[in-house]
Formats: sequence, C-alpha cells, structure tokens
Amino acid sequence: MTVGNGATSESAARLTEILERDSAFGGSFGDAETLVDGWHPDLNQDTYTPSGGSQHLPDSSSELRRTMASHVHQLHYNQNRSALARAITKTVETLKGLQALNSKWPAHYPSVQRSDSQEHAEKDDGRPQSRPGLRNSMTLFDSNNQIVDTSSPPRPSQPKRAGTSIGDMKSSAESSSSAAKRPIPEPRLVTPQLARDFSILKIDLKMGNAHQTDLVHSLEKGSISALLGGQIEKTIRHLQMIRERIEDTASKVLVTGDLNAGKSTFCNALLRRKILPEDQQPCTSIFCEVLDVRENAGIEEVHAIPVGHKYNRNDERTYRVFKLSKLEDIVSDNEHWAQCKIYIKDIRAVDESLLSNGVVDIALIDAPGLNHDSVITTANFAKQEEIDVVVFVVSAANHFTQSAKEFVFNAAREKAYIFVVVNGFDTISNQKRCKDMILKQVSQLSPATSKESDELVHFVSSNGIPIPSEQFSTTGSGGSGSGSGGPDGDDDDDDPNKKDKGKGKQAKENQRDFSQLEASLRRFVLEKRARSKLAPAKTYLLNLTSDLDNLATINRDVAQAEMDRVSKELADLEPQLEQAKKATNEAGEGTDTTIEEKVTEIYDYTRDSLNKTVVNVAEMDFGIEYPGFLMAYSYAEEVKLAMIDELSHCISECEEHARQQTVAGVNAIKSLGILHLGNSFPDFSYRPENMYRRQKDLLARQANIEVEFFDFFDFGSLWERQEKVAGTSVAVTVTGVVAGRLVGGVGWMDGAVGAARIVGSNNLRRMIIPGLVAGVCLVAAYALTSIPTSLPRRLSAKLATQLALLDYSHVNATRISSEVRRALKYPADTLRVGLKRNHEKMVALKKDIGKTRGEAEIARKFFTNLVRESGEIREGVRRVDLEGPPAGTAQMGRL
Ligand SMILES: Nc1nc2c(ncn2[C@@H]2O[C@H](COP(=O)(O)OP(=O)(O)OP(=O)(O)O)[C@@H](O)[C@H]2O)c(=O)[nH]1
Repeated sequence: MTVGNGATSESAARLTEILERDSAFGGSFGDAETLVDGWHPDLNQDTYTPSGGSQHLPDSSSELRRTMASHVHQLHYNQNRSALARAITKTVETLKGLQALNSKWPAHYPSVQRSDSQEHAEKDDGRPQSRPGLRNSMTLFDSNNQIVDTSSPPRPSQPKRAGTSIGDMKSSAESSSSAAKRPIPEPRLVTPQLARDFSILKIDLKMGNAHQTDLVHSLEKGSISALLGGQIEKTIRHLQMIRERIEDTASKVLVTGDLNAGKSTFCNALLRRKILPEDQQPCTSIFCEVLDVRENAGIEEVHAIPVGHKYNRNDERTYRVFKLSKLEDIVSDNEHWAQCKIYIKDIRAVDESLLSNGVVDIALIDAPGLNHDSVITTANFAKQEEIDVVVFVVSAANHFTQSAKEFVFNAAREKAYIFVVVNGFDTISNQKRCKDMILKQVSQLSPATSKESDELVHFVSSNGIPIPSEQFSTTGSGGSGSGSGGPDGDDDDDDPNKKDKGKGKQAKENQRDFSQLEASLRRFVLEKRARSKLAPAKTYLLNLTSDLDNLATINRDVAQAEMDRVSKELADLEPQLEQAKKATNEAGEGTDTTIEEKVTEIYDYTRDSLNKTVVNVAEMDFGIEYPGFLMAYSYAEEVKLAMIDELSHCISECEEHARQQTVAGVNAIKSLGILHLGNSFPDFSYRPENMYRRQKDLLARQANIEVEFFDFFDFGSLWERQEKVAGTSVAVTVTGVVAGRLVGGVGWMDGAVGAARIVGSNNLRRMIIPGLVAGVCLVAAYALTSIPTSLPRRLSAKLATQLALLDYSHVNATRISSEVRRALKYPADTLRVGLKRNHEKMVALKKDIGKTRGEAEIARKFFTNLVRESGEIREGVRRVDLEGPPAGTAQMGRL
C-alpha cells in the first residue's frame, strides 16, 4: 500500500469514496462519535501501516482519528498537488506554443506613455503602484519599535482594456507589408494599469537610468518580442522547477532563533535523542541538517561539507564522513565546514515521528543562532525554495530581540506562516505576562501566524522532555534528559514533598504542552505544507495565467485589428492590381501600335516622297541655262547633279519628318509611362539630332549615274511624236509634206515614202542621195536643238532605272523607318519593363499582405484559444483550496 507521496494511495482512494458518500466532506467527520460509528468497516482492514516496522498500529480511537485525519490531508494534498502539476504541464505547453508563435508573429507587448502626474505619483512614494488585487505591503519599524504598516491601498479594480486599447491599437498595429511604406509606428498604448498588471511576464529592462516602460516604448517590435521570448523561456524553466518542487516529497524544516534560545535542545527533544550539541555558550555555527538514516543506506554518520563545496551524497569528494560523536567539533568549526548532514535513526513511532512518519520525508535543519551578522544569511537560507517550514525558537526570557524581529519580518514576507517555539518557559515566573507579550509581538511581526497562534505559537521547555534511552545520546553536555527541567519559581518552598509534587506537575504539563507542540508541528508540516509548498506554485500560476490572459487579450485584439487592416488593404489592392495588369497589357499593345503606326507612316511617307521626286525630277526646272551644243556635256553633268541633289534633299526632308515623328512618338510613350507609373517612370531626354548621322555619302554614290552620248537624244520621244502625227493627212504634196515634215521635224519617214510615191521611182532614184543627206542634216539639227528638253528626261529615266535597280525608295524608307523603330524601342521597353515591375511589385505586395493576413489569422486564433486556455487553467488553479483541510478533517485531527 502506498501512503503519502506520489499518486493517490489505495486507502486514500477508498477514503475519497467514503468521503464522497459522506455528503462531500460533510459534517459527519466533524463529529467524533459519528466518525467512529459511521466509519466503513473496510477502512479498519486497510489501516495505515507504518513503514518503519517497529511502530505500533494506532490502538485508540483518538489515534485512529488522527491517523485518518492525516490520510485525508494527504489525499487532499495529493489532489491539490496533481491539479497544480497538471496546470503547470498545461501552462508549459501553452507557453511553448506562445514561444513558437512569438518567433513567427512577434507578439505585442503593451507599453505605457507615462503622464507627468503618474511619474510624480511614483516619485512621491518612491515605488510603482502594485498589481491589482495584490497588496504591495511594506512593514517597517518606527522609532518606538512599533510596527507601521505602509501597505499601498489596493487598486480599485481590474484594468479595463477593451475600449481604450482597441482604438489605439488600430492606429498603430503594424504589418510586414506596410512596414516598408510607413515609418515604424509607436508601440500601441494601453492603459498604464494594464502594462503594470504584468508580473511574471514583465519585461525587466535595467539600462542606465531609463525607466523600464520608457525603454520598452523606445524599442522596436522585434526587440520587444525577443525580450518577451526570453522572459517566456525563463518562466518555463521556473515552472519546471516549481513542478519538481511540488513533486518532491521531502519537506525541510528550518529551526532557527536567537543565540542560545535552545534550538539544538528543541531539535533533540523532537528526536528524543541527544544528537545535537547543547551548550550554555553559543556553539552551533553551521547549518546542521538531520535526516533519516534510510537516506544514507541505514548508516548513522555525519557528512561534513567543506566550505565552497556543493553536497552530493553519492560523491564522497564533496564531503567528509564523521561519527556522530564528532558532531560537537564539527558544528562549532565554521572555518572548515559550511554545513553538515546528520543521518540518524529515528526511534519514535511513526505517528509521532517527524523524520520517518511514512507520509513525507522531513529533514530538520538546526541553524546557527541569530546575531547581527547571521540574520541575513539565515534569512536567505530560509528563503530557499526547499525550506517548507520555518520553526522560530524564541527564548521565553528574552522575547523577540532586534535580530529576531528582523529575521521574522523578512521570513514572514516569504513564508506566510512561521511556527514559533517559545522555549525555556520553565524559567519564567509570570508565564501569563510572558505569553501576552510574546503573542503581541507575534501579531505585529506575522499577522498570519498570530491568527493561528493556538496552532503555531507554543510555550515549552525543551530541556524538560525525557530522553528515553541514553544509548542513542551522542552529546555529553546539556539538559537533564530526564524531564527534570521545570520552573524554579517554587524553589523557595522548603517542603520537599510539595516541591517534588510541584515539579512533577509542571513536568507533566510541560510534556503535555510539548506533545501538543509536536502534534501541531506535524500538522503544520504534514497538513499545512500545502501552504508552503503548493501556495507558491498556486500564486505563481495565478499570476502567470493572469499575465497570459492579459497578453492574449491584447494580442487577440491586435491580431484582429491587423487582420481587418490587411483585409482592407487587400480589398483596396485588388482593383489596383487589376488596373496595373490592364495597364501593362494596354500600354504594351499601345506602344507596339504607336511604334508600328509611326514606322509604317514614315516608311510610306519616305517611299512616296522619293518616288514622287524621281518621277518629277525630269520636269523640274533647276534653273540651269543650256549653254549650247558645245557645252552640252557639262550641262548634262549639272542637270544630273541637280537631280541627285533633289533626291538628297528629299531624303533629308524625309529624315526630318521622321525625327519629328519620333519625338512625337517618344513623347506619346512618355505620357503613357507617366500616366501609369507616375514619378517612377524615368524622365529621359531624347535627342533627335543624333538620328541619321551617317549614310548620306553612300546614298549619293549609289544614286550617281554616268552621262552618255545617247542621253542627249531622245529618239524614243521622236518616234513617239511621229506616231501621233501619222495618218492625219495623206493629201499633202511631197515637198510640202517632206519639207513640212522635215521642218516640223516629225514623221519624216512617212514624208519620205509619200514623196517617193508622188515623185515616182526614177525621180526618186535621182533624188535619193541628196534627199538622204538633207534628211540626216535635218534630223541632226532637230536632235541638237531638242537637247535641253530631251536630256533631263533621259537622265531622269536613267536615274529612275538606276534607283529602281537599287530599290532606292524602299531601302531608304526602310532605313529611315527602322531608325525610328530603334529610337522608339528604348522608351517603349522602359515603359514595358516599368509596367511589368509595377505589376510584379503589386503581385508581391498582395502576396505579402496575404501572408500577413494569414499570420494574423493564425495569431488571432492562437490568442483567442490562449484567452480560453489561460482562463481554464486559472479556474482550475483557483479551485485548488490550500486554505485548509477538507471540512471536518481539521477538527478530526485535533481530537
Ligand atoms: N531552563 C531551560 N534551559 C534550556 C532550555 N532549553 C535549552 N536550555 C539550555 O539553554 C542552553 C542553550 O541551549 P542550546 O540548545 O545549545 O541553544 P542553541 O539555541 O542551540 O544555541 P546556539 O545554537 O549555540 O545558538 C543549554 O544550556 C540548554 O540546556 C529550556 O527549555 N529550559
């Protein structure tokens, strides 16, 4: 059967069952009679069996009740402990979740803008306001050695976060998407109460003289969340430590008090063995921990821990082993030894013993007497988390000295309850006055202890407790060990019988008082250790879950606000994105069309202009005078050059036209760019004069033609004229016709044939030679006279043929328009790239905002759940009742 530590024992489970049947820890336990009568018979079969072996079973009803009360308390304790351990596990999981989320979505931590009035208020009383509901109590001694309570007034109510925080939050909640665009917003302002409401998760910044909240305010979001992450990690570690502590079954009882108050004597009396050295002079100078021998493999010995070493029982290098008889030398030698562990066999019955009571392992620690120097050391020792109970031994004769007051005041802040042993009560003649004075002092030093003074303040004489057998004694000095100690107030009584009777009565009373002390101490350790062991865990969890609730509520609201904001941003972005996409397509197509149109227009214009010029060049008057037959060749050269010049001029004019059109095209693309991209479209300047800088000479060379002999005579045109005149009259005379034709210079062949017919063949034969001569002369004369008319035509035709061969118009139109295309390509490409980038940027922004929204949604869900979870954990922790044993059991235990 398992009793005590770990999971609920079998008997305890049965007990719960019975208790449940018994109207939920109801009144039947309050009544001793009904308890015994109404007890389930099975319970007697499953009576608590002490582990010590030598101990006896409880044989009286009061012992049974006490044992049962212990079981109930143990059960109650175990239930509370399991509930707290579960709450710790759940909280650690929750914190780990928060940690993970904080690394992805930096949690918001409220910061405060301190108003001057707040700052002054804090400066006035020199400390910040306390948390709501938790009084920041501070007790001081006044000049009359009276205690002055300077508790700050409790804060009126829980902070209101809803209204004020949301509004502010919306204005400053950030997202990664907008971070780049906007200056980093100031951290969201919340009510000062809310910021100060953090206790466990408070970010503690100590940097120079700057105030913590000011620093938090000035830090950027990432740094704050990193600090919060560190704080969460610390909290998780602390929670794990608390869990270890509440799961640890060992309880440590520190016995401390003034020098020579009788601490060692008291410990020996509790153990019923003379273990610790007792002396009239101060002797204990190191902390002596008395443990059950079972923890040292059943061997009684002392482990002295040298100064600077950390004790590990399994590592003999960390201590030195001595016999119990050497204890006196060890405890007084604080130069060599820092502490000692004393393993002893407990000779007492399990229901009486403190060390091995079968329920919880208790270690008694005898501390050095308090003096001015040791107060702080001992107070620090008492603060150690493994110290569950502080037993303060006061000398009945000296009351609380200044050192004692200082110590109790400090310890009372850490441990709400202190077990006070007023020792040496036998030496006091006016015991009532002594009691009143000491109880008054206790009420001032530790109000909580004072409230339960019946249980927690005891007046005894430790040296009057009989030590059953001397065989266990290790110390030669000290008290009588025979229960001889008693008040000497009756010493003047000469009657030996009366004297013995009085002493005997006092010894009995003292033993009864000491027994009550022991019972109370056991209850205090066993039954109320929840207050020392579980209460810190409960308080810590309550504070932590409250912090978590605050943090979660704030962050849930921040995440919701961020979601709303980014959703709106997304909604606003959607049409912009659509517009950008449309603009990209439109502008792309628009520029293409613009370029194509311009290029085509310029090509057509150039080609037409050149073709027209080539056609018209023959008819053009270049203003060149015909110098006569002899200068005909140079005339022909001049005409030719003028023609080429005209062509060249035409090309220049086409190029100029192309330049103008290019400038117009560039401007049109620029306008498109500014329209769609605004200022982000580069403002480049275009230089049309840089176009068509080469190629002109080449063109001139290509168009060059040679002037030839036949260029001067336009036979084709002569023939053409003859064709037109033929047939108009056949009835003209040969001469007239011939002469007329010859003079007219046209249709001379017809004339010749007609003349031959009229003249007859003989005459004709005679006339043929001179006629021919005359004809040739006439033709030559005609041809020579028609040079100014026929030469340009011939040259122009020749030029046209040359240019046609070169595909001159097309080549030039292509050249000019290609350069236009090239010139327009740069702004068009710039526009296209800009629009593409703009669109891509918007797509990226949308993705970014979408990501932010997703993260905010995850955060909102997480924090919504965290609000619920922290509330549930908090409720579970709140239900853990450490204030006392279940109804009826306390009364039962005292019976
Ligand atoms: N009359 C009387 N003397 C006591 C009582 N308790 C202890 N003494 C005596 O007081 C002296 C000091 O006792 P210790 O137990 O050594 O005192 P202590 O507080 O352990 O001393 P330090 O640890 O050295 O500070 C011894 O001589 C004890 O016999 C008591 O109840 N009545």
